[in-house]
Amino acid sequence: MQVLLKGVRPYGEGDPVDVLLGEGQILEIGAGLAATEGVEVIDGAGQVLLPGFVDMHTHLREPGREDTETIATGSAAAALGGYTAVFAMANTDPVADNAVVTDHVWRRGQEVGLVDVHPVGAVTAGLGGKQLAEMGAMANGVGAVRMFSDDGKCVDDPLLMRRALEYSRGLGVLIAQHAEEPRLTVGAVAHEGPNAARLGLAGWPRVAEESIVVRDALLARDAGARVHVCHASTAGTVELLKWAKAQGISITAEVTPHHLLLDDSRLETYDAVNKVNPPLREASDAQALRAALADGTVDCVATDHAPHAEQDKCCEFSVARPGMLGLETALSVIAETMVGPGLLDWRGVARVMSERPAEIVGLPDQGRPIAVGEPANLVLVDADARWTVQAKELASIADNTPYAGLELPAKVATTILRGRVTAHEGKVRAL
Ligand SMILES: NC(=O)N[C@@H](CC(=O)O)C(=O)O
Ligand SMILES: [Zn+2]
Ligand SMILES: [Zn+2]
Repeated sequence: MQVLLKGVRPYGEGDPVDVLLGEGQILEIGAGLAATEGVEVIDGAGQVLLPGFVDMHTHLREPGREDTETIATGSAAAALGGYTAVFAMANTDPVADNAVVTDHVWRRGQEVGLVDVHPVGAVTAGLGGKQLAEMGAMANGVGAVRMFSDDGKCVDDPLLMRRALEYSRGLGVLIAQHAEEPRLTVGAVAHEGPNAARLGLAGWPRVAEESIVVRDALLARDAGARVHVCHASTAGTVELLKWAKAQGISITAEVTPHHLLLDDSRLETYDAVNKVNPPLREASDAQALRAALADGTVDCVATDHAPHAEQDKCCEFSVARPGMLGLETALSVIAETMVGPGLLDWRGVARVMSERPAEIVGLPDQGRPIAVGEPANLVLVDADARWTVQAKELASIADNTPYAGLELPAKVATTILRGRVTAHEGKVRAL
């Protein structure tokens, strides 16, 4: 079936145009295109047309914790958030450290059909940090794993990380590191600083992240490999990325919406909805991360969407699980932190939420230009909308959004995967 988008503005630039989609592609772009019979017309008057978003970092809790999120519910959240591809992290139960699990994740995602769910493979067996997982078998499976990460845990053994990087180079895949030196974060639950000290919370110092970022940059240099930094959270990490990139080291990094918007002043209430790894830092870190995302030092936005059950969140701060929802609010938080203040225009949003992540991870059909003949993986954004986040209205099973009750700008109106509408006006369209 063909779809005709009426009156949309690609990248928020120029005069409105009509865009005709069919056979999974962009067929025509022009003014006053007429709808023939059987064509679904979507009124996009005043809306911004962007390439569909790509999330390099999401946690769908299947297999293992389907009480908090499944591939189906997480896919719905992704489609409603404007995503056409997501990378599902390996810290499931069982761990995605073999092709049986990674192939299942890919197949299940395709069955649901709302977003391409690419499996991330574990770097080490069982996330144990002791021996490498069967990266080759996962890369060559149906799931075609192209990114490996022990996310949730750091590959802290430098020899193992070195081997993983060397191996990744041969396979042409990406290693993404959760940068946390575990010896520096024993018992840590909050950013180490005046707020945590006053509240009596054990501190997670910036150096725990930064020491691994610089170590991995040097290991990647020596291995001639690429390394990707998950959820960069400190101003110091930004400085190290600048330094490493200036040396020609193949390092890339992502930042989460929550590290751009929130800071550790939120911990005051002891509400564990604000507990996350790495922890919310200081306002000065958030400012440095915004500037780094604007100038390209930090390459892209990734949600680190991390659903958790109520009983794992509504408890003592020190024992609550870290992580927060992100898929359905990411675009709005980027509009609030980056577009509103003039740090990024909509073309810049396309770069950090779609083009760069697709490039980094090597997805040939995502993050493409909006042009005739290109794949129709697209999102329409109502840039002038304002909405108030309600946890219960989100598609995720879990409710752990830190933005509940917060009014945010910009809303995803329509998401399109290979020419098929997957989400429209707040509702998903199942296959
Ligand atoms: N970000 C988090 O606080 N939690 C993630 C793991 C991770 O991303 O490190 C999770 O799986 O819940
Ligand atoms: Zn992590
Ligand atoms: Zn994560």
